[in-house]
Amino acid sequence: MSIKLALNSYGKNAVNLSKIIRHADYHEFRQITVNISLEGDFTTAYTEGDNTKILATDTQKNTIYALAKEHFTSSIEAFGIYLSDHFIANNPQVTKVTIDITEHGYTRMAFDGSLHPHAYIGNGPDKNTALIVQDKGNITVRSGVKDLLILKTTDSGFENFIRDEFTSLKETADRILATQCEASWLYTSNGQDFTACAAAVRNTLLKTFAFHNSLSVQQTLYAMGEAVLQEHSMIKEISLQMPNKHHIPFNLEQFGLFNKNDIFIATDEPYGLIQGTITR
Ligand SMILES: O=c1[nH]c(=O)c2[nH]c(=O)[nH]c2[nH]1
Repeated sequence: MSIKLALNSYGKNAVNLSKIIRHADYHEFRQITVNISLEGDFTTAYTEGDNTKILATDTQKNTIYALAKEHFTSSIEAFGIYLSDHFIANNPQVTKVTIDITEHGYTRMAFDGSLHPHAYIGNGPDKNTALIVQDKGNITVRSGVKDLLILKTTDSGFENFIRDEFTSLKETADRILATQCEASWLYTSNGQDFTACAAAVRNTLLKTFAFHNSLSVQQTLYAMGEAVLQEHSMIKEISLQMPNKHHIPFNLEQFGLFNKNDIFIATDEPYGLIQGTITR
């Protein structure tokens, strides 16, 4: 029996970088986390300890900071593409680069209708993401959003599901629907205004969630993906992950009180996880 190395990759995770762009009358602030991973001709590094083709992960990290000085000026997607081009162009032993960027958004504070020149407030839990994969001359860009915490207090039910000997869940036509949505989408081409596109997709996701009369998380997930494909012709496919953040009616009868569907126990675990990809 011969034993050999199969799939392998290496790189640096959690490269946390922030940047100030100083304009004459205000400062721009950006903060990102970059994960980089390389694949290629690295077998002997694993099997023989031969590091001659290894671009140290420390060097990868340094390269990200150094290139950010001149080249992180617009979208996280554009910076990711620049980084992946750099690693491919300078390392013939590398056949595939994956750059995964999460932006921690900040917005300038506003007082009396005017923006403060250099004070920012964090945007909240949701973050924009970009995943760039460059492989044999092919580059794919996925933009996304994660930790989008959304909730509605009605217009959601869950009925007509299987009842077997282990079913205890009650049917409901009126429940809280809450999720921490993660979405990522693929473009038909890479010449987009990525930042504007991400903002527009986020808005479509929120609007569809809010106005949808939900029979299940599954149905709402599909409706959200379908609306993104209908409203944004530059997107060819979207994947959504929607954990069901359960709010379960609390038993008040034990205290002689009636729960008018208004007191719940919010549970973190276990949670339902609903996932789907919607494509053209
Ligand atoms: O929208 C839902 N989908 C399910 O598949 C499911 N399962 C469950 O227990 N509650 C829910 N809710």
